[in-house]
Amino acid sequence: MPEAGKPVYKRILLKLSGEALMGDDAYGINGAMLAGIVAEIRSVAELGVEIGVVIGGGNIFRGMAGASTGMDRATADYMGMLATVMNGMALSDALRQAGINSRVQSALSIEQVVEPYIRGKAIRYLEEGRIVVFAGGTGNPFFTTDTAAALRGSEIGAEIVLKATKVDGIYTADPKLDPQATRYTRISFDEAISRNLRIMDATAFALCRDQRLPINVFSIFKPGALKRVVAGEDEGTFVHV
Ligand SMILES: Nc1ncnc2c1ncn2[C@@H]1O[C@H](COP(=O)(O)OP(=O)(O)OP(=O)(O)O)[C@@H](O)[C@H]1O
Ligand SMILES: O=c1ccn([C@@H]2O[C@H](COP(=O)(O)O)[C@@H](O)[C@H]2O)c(=O)[nH]1
Repeated sequence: MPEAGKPVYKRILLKLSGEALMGDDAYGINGAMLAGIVAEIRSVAELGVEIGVVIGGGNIFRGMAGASTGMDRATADYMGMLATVMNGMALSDALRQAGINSRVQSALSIEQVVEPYIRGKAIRYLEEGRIVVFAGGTGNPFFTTDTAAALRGSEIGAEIVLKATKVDGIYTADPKLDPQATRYTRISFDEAISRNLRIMDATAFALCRDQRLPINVFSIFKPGALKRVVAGEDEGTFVHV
């Protein structure tokens, strides 16, 4: 039984929705939303939890959207990855303004702007108590930042991937399209994959399953939810082997 309010994880990989950064805006980064996310991250960093963050790009550009207008898919995906670099820089700057030490590492090489991803260095930063923001997704087209979260989470030895998104867990169907959908408290990887639940792509689910790395999906809009997940409380949906 976890002690109330105490973290049950020493190192986590937080996947932050790019689209959530828009807040109520139609596009881009909403300052108030970003400040709110920083406050949530701070509440967990203060507990001594080591935090790696993978950030999405859906508030700026998604490869699929570009491809649907006739753009070459790989080109569009690289644009999406660049969008995640901008989000990563904005998050790191907001953390700095709040007095929290962070580093951005990018899977795409843009060395004038951010450090390249170097696993050993990232782990050292985490051990030093810095937050590491992993930008640029996996660095490869045809993937998503959910898969990047599964990948980086596995590489840094995180004990769990926390997907902070716009819905409060995994439902039997997309709750934005089906009002009858009901939320799972817990679900196995095999069931999530076989039911084709589109909250995350199957590649991300499969990698976490194979690495025995659990996932907790929760709402980034719910104050205190991140801290409750880290304290091992029931929040959102827990995905297990
Ligand atoms: N079975 C499901 N349960 C819950 N949400 C689902 C399900 N199927 C689809 N969704 C949708 O998935 C969305 C979250 O995934 P999406 O890829 O859009 O966002 P994200 O990964 O949080 O953000 P971004 O891609 O911008 O980084 C939810 O807003 C929800 O509408
Ligand atoms: O490894 C990756 C990660 C992302 N992309 C592209 O970036 C956008 C934004 O990422 P989201 O996961 O949708 O937030 C995505 O739509 C892809 O186009 C990628 O190619 N490879």
